[in-house]
Amino acid sequence: MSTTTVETTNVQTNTQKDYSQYDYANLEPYIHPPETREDIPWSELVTLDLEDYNRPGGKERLAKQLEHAVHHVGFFYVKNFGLSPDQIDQQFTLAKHFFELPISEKEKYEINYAEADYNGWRRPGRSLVAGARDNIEIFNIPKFIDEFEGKYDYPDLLKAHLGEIETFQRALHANVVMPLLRLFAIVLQLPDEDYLVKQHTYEKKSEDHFRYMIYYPRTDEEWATAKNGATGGHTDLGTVTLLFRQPVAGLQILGDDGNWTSVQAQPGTITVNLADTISHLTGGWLKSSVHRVVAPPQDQREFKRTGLLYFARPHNDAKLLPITDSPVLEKAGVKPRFDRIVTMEEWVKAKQTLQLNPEIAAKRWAERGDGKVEVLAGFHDQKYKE
Ligand SMILES: O=C(O)CCC(=O)C(=O)O
Ligand SMILES: [Fe+2]
Repeated sequence: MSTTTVETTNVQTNTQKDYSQYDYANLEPYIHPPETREDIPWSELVTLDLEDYNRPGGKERLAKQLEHAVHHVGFFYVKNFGLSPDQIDQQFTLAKHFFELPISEKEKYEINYAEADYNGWRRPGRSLVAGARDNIEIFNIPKFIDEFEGKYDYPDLLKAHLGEIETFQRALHANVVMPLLRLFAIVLQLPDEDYLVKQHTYEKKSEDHFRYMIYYPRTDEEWATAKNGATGGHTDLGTVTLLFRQPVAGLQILGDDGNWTSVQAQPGTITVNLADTISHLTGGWLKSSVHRVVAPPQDQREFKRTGLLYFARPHNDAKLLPITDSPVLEKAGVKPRFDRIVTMEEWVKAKQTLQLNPEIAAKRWAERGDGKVEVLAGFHDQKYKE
């Protein structure tokens, strides 16, 4: 691996405001950048209308619509999930203002990496990937449950809005994650529609988190050094990932045919992707989709790319074994993906360690030489090239 480092002057463009005078109630609203005019190959993804969920026969209709997407594609959109455009805009606004806080303020909330934790602030430029410093800054917010009470602190800006953040996060869990888990259960023909729901209750300890994320613009030279993001293919580690409308193109999905296509910003939708854990629980039958974020098209390169995401995960004590009473999985003859019983807690720690330390992962990949790295107990991740 190349050890060249590049200057990352673009990474932090703070205007150092005087936050003692800050009015936390009247924040200047976030404005999304305009969509690209370039003609790029977009992914064709189905959209689930969650309003249909409670109508007679709705769940069955939605499950039917999902069958192909969850087994072959791993990505789809949902709409009508019970959060207003104003509520969503407000979260983008909080993200914008959080990232504009001075570094001296944000670093008080820095992630405790030594514990393989990931809640809190992650500064940009932490890791060297493909010879270039990353351009990603993150703030991760855990579930609002007793287990985490007092463990994490927040800047005054977010403290003033924690109630809204909690409402938003709980709504995502209740209105999106729970219905999707029931739809997966229907697809899997499980006798208990709540089988997966019971492994994902909000009140029990799990590592779900809500994320504010920003990708800073890079110069063409910086993008070239970073191979335009082409080597960033990965699968997410949890159950499902929810991504709010992102007009700055860059997110790409690896199709069954080996081609990458780009995810388009559809108004009023959340993009959902299946992740590793739901794949482990189904012996790989539900597809944890490989995706990456590449350099935006030229007409969007100048914009910061602000993201709002929710990562849903099972309880820490969940055992990641294939579900036994699914006729679908039985017919497919799926096998466990680990060579011993692995819990969610172990899985999070193992995969998170690799994700937080791409240098360690790259070194392990290079040592093996077959493009794979063992994450845990005989389960391997693939390193994706161009
Ligand atoms: O920002 C995006 O479009 C996707 C980010 C992503 O893949 C991730 O954070 O795992
Ligand atoms: Fe991802």
